[in-house]
Amino acid sequence: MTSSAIIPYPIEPIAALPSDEHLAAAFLNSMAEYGTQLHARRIWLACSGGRDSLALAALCVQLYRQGKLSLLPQMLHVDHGLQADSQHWAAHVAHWAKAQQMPCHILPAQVTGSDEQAARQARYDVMRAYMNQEDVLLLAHHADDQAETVLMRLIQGAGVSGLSGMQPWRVQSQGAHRMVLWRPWLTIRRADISAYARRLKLPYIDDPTNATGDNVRSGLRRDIMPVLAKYNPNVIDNITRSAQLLSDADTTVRAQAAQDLQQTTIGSLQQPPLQRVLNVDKLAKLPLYRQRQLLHHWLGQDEPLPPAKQLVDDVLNLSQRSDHNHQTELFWQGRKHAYTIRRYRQQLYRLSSDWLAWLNIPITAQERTLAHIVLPDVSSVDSSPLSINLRTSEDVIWQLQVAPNALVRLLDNPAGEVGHQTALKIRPLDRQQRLKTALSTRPQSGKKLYQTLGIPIWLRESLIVVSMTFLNAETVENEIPILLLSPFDRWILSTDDLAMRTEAQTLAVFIDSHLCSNHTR
Ligand SMILES: Nc1ncnc2c1ncn2[C@@H]1O[C@H](COP(=O)(O)OP(=O)(O)OP(=O)(O)O)[C@@H](O)[C@H]1O
Repeated sequence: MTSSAIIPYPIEPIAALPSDEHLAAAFLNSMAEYGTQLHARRIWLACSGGRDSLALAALCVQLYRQGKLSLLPQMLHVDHGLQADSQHWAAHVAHWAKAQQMPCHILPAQVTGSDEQAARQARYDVMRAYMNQEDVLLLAHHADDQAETVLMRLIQGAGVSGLSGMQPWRVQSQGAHRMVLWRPWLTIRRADISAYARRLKLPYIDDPTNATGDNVRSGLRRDIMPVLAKYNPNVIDNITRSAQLLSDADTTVRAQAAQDLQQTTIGSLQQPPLQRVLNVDKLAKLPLYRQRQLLHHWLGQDEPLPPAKQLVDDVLNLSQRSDHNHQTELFWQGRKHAYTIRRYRQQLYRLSSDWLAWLNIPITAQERTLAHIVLPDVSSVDSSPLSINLRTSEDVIWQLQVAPNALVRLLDNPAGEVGHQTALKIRPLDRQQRLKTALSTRPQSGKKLYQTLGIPIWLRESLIVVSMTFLNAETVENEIPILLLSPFDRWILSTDDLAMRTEAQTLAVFIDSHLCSNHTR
């Protein structure tokens, strides 16, 4: 087995040596391009100790000493602990940084799994955790890396976004924590970096698996690139240029899809990713290629990786069906969540599995006197709303809120008395129960209401009837339904009791329900 070795140059300060104009220009141009975003942000440099990232660190030291960089980035080296010598490499990097008077932090990482992807993931996690929110991380990726990335994605069948390769400036978030990846050298050839490293006699760590490893990337580097170069010696620069062109195209496509999404989405785009809904009629009006792009983006919202093309095609088919079969379910296991895609009437739903599990939690009937929202002093500014939990899980709470003052405005009674007399009854809608919405002329059974109100099958156990009831009633009808609620909608109900109709409808206005979710976006 081959192992890494340090190129045997002594560790010496490099600040006074001549820098490389080409490499410096690429760095400074990129710095100018992202100048606004870089303003007042702390910059770190990810250094493996390998040739490329050590060369980038060296260039930063030189530009800083020349006064072209106002602050010297701090170096971060992650010790994956995967190789016997890794501590030795970490010490070497720290030693080199010290000789350049460059701050350096060695971060140990726990890698679960043995592949390159697991190491990369652990590396980013540990660096992100060490950095502050919105800090910038400099990476030494270059044009040859970019060409390999694009080729790798091409043979995996990527779309415009994947084929645009690595981005020079990319916000990366994990939960609420965000950092920016900055790659100023994406147009620089590996050979130029090597020449610079040789000129400076940089004692970098040479990892032979970069060239001989048996993963796809090193295979492409070793076997394919030289063959392609025979057909066109500029292959690396050309692939890099294609990636840039595709990156612009990707931005255009995304902007179009975002606009289409805004116009076809039902409900808020801002809500947590529990349920996302599309209007099928509006979708169908778009040209087919925009429908596909839109579905690609709609499905992939809240996820780091896009859905497979097959799924997009299947969802498109589902949207085009003209029968009344509402049973079809499509599944997608995203990176963060699993989803079910369903259609009900002219709407497409993307339902997260957590959401579907939540919808299965039974709702228990309850009764609450309104006393405490009118007592002790209803006019006091800090009377808080009465909150009633309707359905609760670890992630999602559905809550009913009755605004203060509700009753006082309603009934011409002293506040305290009203509160003691009046209660809210909350129950799941019974299929046989007959209710009249404010808009309909006749009462309808619960079963019929599903149809009239267009409630999809999976939401039917989540309909709640809120009634007003009088605890000491003698003459009036003792339970007046005032509101029908689903997690996303509310319908004011109407009563035949003329005396109570206005009061009931006014009380309904003061009652609202909402979902609180700590589901990560
Ligand atoms: N152990 C590490 N600690 C800190 N940063 C790293 C580490 N490994 C890689 N990086 C950063 O990620 C970039 C890309 O990683 P990649 O594995 O392609 O590079 P490498 O071949 O290991 O090293 P180099 O790019 O330094 O020659 C590096 O240029 C470097 O900026």
